[in-house]
Amino acid sequence: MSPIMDSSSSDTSDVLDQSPVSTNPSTPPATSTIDLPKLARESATEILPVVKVKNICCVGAGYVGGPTAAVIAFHNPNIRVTVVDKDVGRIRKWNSQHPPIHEPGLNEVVRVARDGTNATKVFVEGDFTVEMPARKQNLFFSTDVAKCVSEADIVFLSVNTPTKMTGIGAGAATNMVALEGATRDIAIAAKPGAIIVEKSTVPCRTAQIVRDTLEVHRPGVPFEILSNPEFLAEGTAIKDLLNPDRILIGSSRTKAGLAAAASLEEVYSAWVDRSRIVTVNLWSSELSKLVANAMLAQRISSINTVSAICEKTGADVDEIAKAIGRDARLGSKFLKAGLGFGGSCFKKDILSLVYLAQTLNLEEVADYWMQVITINEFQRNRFVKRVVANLHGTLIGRKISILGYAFKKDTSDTRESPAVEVVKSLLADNPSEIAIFDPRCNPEDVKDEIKRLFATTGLKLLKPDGPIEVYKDSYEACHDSSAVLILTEWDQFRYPPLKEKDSIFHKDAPSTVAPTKPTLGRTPSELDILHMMTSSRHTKPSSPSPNNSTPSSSTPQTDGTELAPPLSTDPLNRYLPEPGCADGCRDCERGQVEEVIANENLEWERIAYSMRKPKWVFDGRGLVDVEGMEKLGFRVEVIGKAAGGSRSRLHGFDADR
Ligand SMILES: NC(=O)c1ccc[n+]([C@@H]2O[C@H](COP(=O)([O-])OP(=O)(O)OC[C@H]3O[C@@H](n4cnc5c(N)ncnc54)[C@H](O)[C@@H]3O)[C@@H](O)[C@H]2O)c1
Ligand SMILES: O=c1ccn([C@@H]2O[C@H](COP(=O)(O)OP(=O)(O)O[C@H]3O[C@H](CO)[C@@H](O)[C@H](O)[C@H]3O)[C@@H](O)[C@H]2O)c(=O)[nH]1
Repeated sequence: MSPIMDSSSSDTSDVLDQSPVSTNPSTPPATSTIDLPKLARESATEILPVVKVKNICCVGAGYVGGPTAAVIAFHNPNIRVTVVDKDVGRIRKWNSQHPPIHEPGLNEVVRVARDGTNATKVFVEGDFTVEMPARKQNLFFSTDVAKCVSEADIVFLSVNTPTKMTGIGAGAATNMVALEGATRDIAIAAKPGAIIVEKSTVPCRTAQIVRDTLEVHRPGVPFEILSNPEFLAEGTAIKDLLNPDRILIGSSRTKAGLAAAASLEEVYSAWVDRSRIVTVNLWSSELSKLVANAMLAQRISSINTVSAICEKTGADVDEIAKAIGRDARLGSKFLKAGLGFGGSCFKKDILSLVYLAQTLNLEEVADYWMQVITINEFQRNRFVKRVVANLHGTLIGRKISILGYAFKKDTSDTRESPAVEVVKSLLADNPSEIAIFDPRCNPEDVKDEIKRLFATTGLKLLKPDGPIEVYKDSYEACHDSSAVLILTEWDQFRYPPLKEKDSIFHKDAPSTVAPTKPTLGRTPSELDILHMMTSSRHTKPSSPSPNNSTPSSSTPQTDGTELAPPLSTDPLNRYLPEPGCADGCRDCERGQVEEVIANENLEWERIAYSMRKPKWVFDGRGLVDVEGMEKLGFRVEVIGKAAGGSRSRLHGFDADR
């Protein structure tokens, strides 16, 4: 029986007050000062038993659907989780050795849940032998949308909701085509009583559209709709999903709505403490997501306005961020000045908020939020102007190198990347070459994207016809260059370099659920095991791994040196074999040596050696120490620091004025 399919499931009388949630879009839902989370749990469990969810289907196998489903499956071994997508290529990748997106920790989580594991015994140094049971696979990827939806107790809607580009509301409103299409497919296939969860970011009151669509296709069939927006950030998706600040669940305030919310809460409570699960009404939940993104982006624009002041006064934006971030009311996060925010979310979600305000005739509110985007564009333009001004106003005959093409570190996502806009602006000044390197973006994918982005212009921009070349080697990209531009905050580009990063499955931050057993007890949690697997310092495998695919010996390099062998990916011999890849898989072609190179810190000394004088570095992400770099022979300009590097401090010279 599905979670709300008992005798009272069709009872929609309001358990909190006598005013049911309005179905009229122009009437706001009733507000309440009642402790909704508490009541939701109590009422739901009193009136409708929360039936154990056995089958979840996630529609949309993208940056959100894939990782979210993987973590739900990882922590709920008894729930069958299937991610469906109509994009055959994407599903094929999820079923291969290379998930279609790069996220630290994703492969480990996917391998455990998608492939299942061996039972293993391991000796933990200084402790004892831990026995780890085998587990069956419970994460699946499929293109059979109708079949997988029809079997699910809970269906997540995790499809794309970009900005509408034509027609009424173009450039601001949300394009609902994918969401509507997926909702229609779900409406036709879902079993009666299924819970439909909006995971996608949607305009406020979208649940009403979902409800109407269900009613059109399946009149009279009971379905409950929840809003459960996702707050993960790319590059830290797995860390964020494993340790969420909060899980937000919006539901209608009926018995059935509250029971559905409680069913979803059960799924999350496998690893998230219930105190972190916030339940609100549907419209608050939908709107909270837009507001959270708008306010995060607003902080970035705020600090970026300060960076412009710093460059002209000699104040240092990082010092200011440090100083103000100590104020507990302000907090230290999202105060890193840079090239401005990119990515598929911030701009489109602010635009969605702006559009909402406009449609509500709140022009001042719309203008206020629009300014966050205006400042973002101002910041990017300022940076390019600074580059061109320092190169005496012309790029003709010069090679300009770009380090970082992804919109932020630790992801290969290039959607709305600041780098794309910078490249467009640089092109206008006719450099002889724009050389692009990103440690995680496959050069062929970047080239494909550039072709697509400029397709309408008819211009051939890629070498040999045009000035753009994409490199898989950072040193080649910077060779003979007049200026290196750091556009993505990859740690690999820092100077001085960072020390080693911690495992994201670190045992000190294993889960938000209070541990009921010792962290390394005889029945360790899945997270304990992943921590052990990813930190070989703590573990010693009981026997050599038959399935370990990483090379065990060092790799000879063309310059005669040897790369150290990569750390074993399966020190506990737990993984089962991965599925094979299709012929011509680009990621296989990239190979393991390139994987090692992608993780290596840049040797700035080597770059200095091969650049053209005066060896300009324009740091758009505040990653390098100016004086240290100057000692290597570079001339450095950093966002938010006085123009002219340490020269300005010595001579009062300001190149930007
Ligand atoms: N990317 C993020 O970091 C992030 C974080 C939080 C929330 N969100 C929100 O989550 C949603 C999804 O974002 P994303 O980045 O994962 O998008 P995405 O484009 O990476 O993935 C969406 C997937 O949905 C598939 N799809 C579309 N219509 C379909 C249908 N009818 N049936 C089956 N599959 C269909 C597409 O083929 C695509 O693979 C958006 O609303 C976004 O705003 C994104
Ligand atoms: O102090 C900062 C922090 C971020 N950025 C930039 O801002 C952009 C967005 O970064 P981030 O928010 O970390 O990544 P997203 O994946 O876009 O995540 C945002 O958008 C998601 C999609 O809605 C939300 O789920 C997340 O909570 C929200 O952080 C990137 O270009 C960053 O380089 C800065 O310039 N300075």
